[in-house]
Amino acid sequence: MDLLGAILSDLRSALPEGLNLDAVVLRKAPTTSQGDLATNAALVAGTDPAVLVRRLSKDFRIDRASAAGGFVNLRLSKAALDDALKVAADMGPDWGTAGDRGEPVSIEFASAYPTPGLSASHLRQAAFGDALARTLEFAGHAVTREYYVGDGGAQADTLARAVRGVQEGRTTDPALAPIAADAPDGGDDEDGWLAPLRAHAVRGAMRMVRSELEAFGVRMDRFIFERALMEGGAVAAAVADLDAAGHVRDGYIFAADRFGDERARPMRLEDGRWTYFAGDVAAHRLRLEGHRTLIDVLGTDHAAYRRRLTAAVTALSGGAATLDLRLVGPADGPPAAEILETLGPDIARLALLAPRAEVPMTFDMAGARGVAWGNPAWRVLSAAARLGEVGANGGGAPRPLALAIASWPHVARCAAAERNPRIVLSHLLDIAERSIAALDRPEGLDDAGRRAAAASMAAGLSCLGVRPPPDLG
Ligand SMILES: NC(=[NH2+])NCCC[C@H](N)C(=O)O
Repeated sequence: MDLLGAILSDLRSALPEGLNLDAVVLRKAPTTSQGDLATNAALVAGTDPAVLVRRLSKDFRIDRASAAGGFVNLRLSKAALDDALKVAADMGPDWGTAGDRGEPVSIEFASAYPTPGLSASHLRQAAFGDALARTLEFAGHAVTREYYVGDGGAQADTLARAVRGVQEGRTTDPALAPIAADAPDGGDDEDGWLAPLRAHAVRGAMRMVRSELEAFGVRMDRFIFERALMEGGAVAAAVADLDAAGHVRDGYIFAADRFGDERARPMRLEDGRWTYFAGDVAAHRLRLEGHRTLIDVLGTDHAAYRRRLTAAVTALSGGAATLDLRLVGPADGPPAAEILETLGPDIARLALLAPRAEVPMTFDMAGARGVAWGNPAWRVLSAAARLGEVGANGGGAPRPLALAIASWPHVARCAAAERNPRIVLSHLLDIAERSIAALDRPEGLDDAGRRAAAASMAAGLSCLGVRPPPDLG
């Protein structure tokens, strides 16, 4: 039951046809003094707000509509709010889910090079990617979580050489010690030892990465290995596909410039080896089997890579598929293992998701553990815990809280459509604040209101991959 979504589609249908209405929004007003909701529909459509006001005034879900400049403010009817709260309380953590009606999505995230353990930055990408995946699932999409293992190039050789150093006692590295311990010997000749040691080191490193992802609550559906694509013929097949479609020059140069990139991109080096980009072309081609919607969550250091990847997906799919690149800024902080050990996965997720995704962050371990209103993890989790306590008090949900609860299905839909899980976190902070205000009144919050708020909280936490406190329902 998406109350705001339903009102919004009525609004859209009241506007003149043939306009681009993508920018039309219906949002919860920051305070309820001017109405509960506000829309820019008349502004976007360039129509007289009075027309919308007249139409909305006839809607049984709306008590009052008024124009404010070009904006229109609305006040919901008590019956509509009560109804939404009842459904929320009944649905619990499923409040706001959509049945499966979205297209399947393939999302790649957290794809660190094989390395013994993730960095804070990759953990941040994991928090963002997995929360986005869950938010899309909540909105009805089937989601495939993908990890691209860059084991085909120089980094994997470097890893193997580092392990060799530990193996021979030339260096020490506690992170590599367990990998070196059972590494194959392979003899003295690098041509003999490099390949088997590399394979061993990649396996060992990926075991560590997997177990950290698991501890974080991330379950990948598929690991795509660059080397396997290159050596197993998938890269050659992808290049042949592009060639057959007429997008390859001189046998190995992809005409990315035809698809909005600044220049053509080589897929093969002088010495005959495939380029890093060629591996990615094959990986995206694989992901296009069964998906027309691809999302890559990459570090902001990949910004320059955007055009050529997008060009490849357009060319491979004949324009039928889209690639959405979401860039996540670096996190300066201790390794993922230390963050997870100190904070646990739930607080770590909330702390990593709090800053805007593209902005670099300094991970503040002490701040994430702090009991402070300014700590989003504490604010959300402590409010969630309080909502789990059954009280015998009798006050109904105050209007701002009722409104936040009723808006959740629409907020969840917007977060999925905008591919921004931080919208969910903002909503949870809002629910937390308004719930605490309601519970702190002398009359407290009655059980129906408490259950509806708890439902909203539990549903939002599930989108972020944060486990609810035990009693939240
Ligand atoms: N399909 C891709 N190229 N994914 C990005 C890989 C990111 C790279 N391995 C890193 O650690 O930064």
